[in-house]
Amino acid sequence: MTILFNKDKEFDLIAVGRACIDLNAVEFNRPMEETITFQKYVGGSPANVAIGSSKLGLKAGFIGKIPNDQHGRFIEQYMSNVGIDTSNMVIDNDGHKVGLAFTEIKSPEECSILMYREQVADLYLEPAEVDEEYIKRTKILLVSGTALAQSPSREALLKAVKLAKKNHVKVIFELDYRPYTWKSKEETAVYYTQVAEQSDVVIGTREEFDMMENLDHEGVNEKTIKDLFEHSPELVVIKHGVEGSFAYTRSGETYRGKAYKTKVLKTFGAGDSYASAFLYALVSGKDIETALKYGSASASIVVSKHSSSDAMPTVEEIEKLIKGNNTI
Ligand SMILES: Nc1ncnc2c1ncn2[C@@H]1O[C@H](COP(=O)(O)OP(=O)(O)O)[C@@H](O)[C@H]1O
Ligand SMILES: O=C(O)C[C@@H](O)[C@H](O)C(=O)COP(=O)(O)O
Repeated sequence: MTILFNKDKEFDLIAVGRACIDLNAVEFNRPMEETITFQKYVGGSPANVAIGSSKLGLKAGFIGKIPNDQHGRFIEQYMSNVGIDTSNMVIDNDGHKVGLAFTEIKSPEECSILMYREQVADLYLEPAEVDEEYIKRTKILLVSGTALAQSPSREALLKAVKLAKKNHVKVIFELDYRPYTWKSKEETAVYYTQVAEQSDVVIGTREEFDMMENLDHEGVNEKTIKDLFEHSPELVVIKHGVEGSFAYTRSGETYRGKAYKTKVLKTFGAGDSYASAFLYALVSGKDIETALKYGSASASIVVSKHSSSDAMPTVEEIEKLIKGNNTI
């Protein structure tokens, strides 16, 4: 089964949300307390997905707010250099800062992220800075759940979703739950549910869907999809880490994507690389089963490398891995 996109739109994907900086431990296999050197990359989940999609050949754009400083300019230049349209990236002139994600790589299985997200520019995107004329030009609007954590970015995102629906743009909601900035589980569940119910495709890990459902135990996929299919979604993707992922369609099909064996360096970056290749495949007209393979293969490549954004693979690398059929 394939998902139909509006072919008349000029952009394949416009992502909305944060474009930040990842500082990844250079001396890995040790705790952050003992890490002296960090390498800088562009980061932020929706920026990573835009970068991954652009590297795969999609025409991508970005809506988000970046600081008016060296970090903001670094992000804009990097994204522009990989082919992303940055015309709707807004410069913050109120002194807000870039979000930083320090990553700790203790072992391939034990990684953590320490985020500095106080007063970050991305959460100050105003609804007035979201332009309908831009949104109507894309097949996909990719929205990240973290942008819902605080006003005015929350309202900017809700406006973007509304405009996408009005203009027949598919809304893809990447739950992308990060504990930072959210005030309570109840608040998270309210906004996550609101946007998920309006989206065409919802992608997240089982744990993220548990946040959306405000559960204090692991939820059941069948219950999650039953609830969502009473609203707008036509496709729901639930990821289960190294155990792979499931795609459920409103018409009742279930597909399973298996993870590919690899030499894991770190676990982060899996979700963003998965989303970019999964969406690349869907928008290129491939069926859902094939799209799951693209997502899983892309994730397996990125977890074997040092960064999330710079390590995003090419179509050739992904297809070679799929051909090898070395699944877990
Ligand atoms: N250790 C691993 N080795 C190979 N592939 C992996 C590994 N961990 C995750 N993946 C792939 O990445 C996908 C997304 O990973 P997951 O951990 O569920 O998402 P997130 O990074 O958003 O938490 C999985 O469905 C799987 O295909
Ligand atoms: O999203 C962030 O702000 C941090 C990311 O840039 C970081 O690379 C990361 O956590 C990737 O996460 P994942 O792809 O969801 O595993």
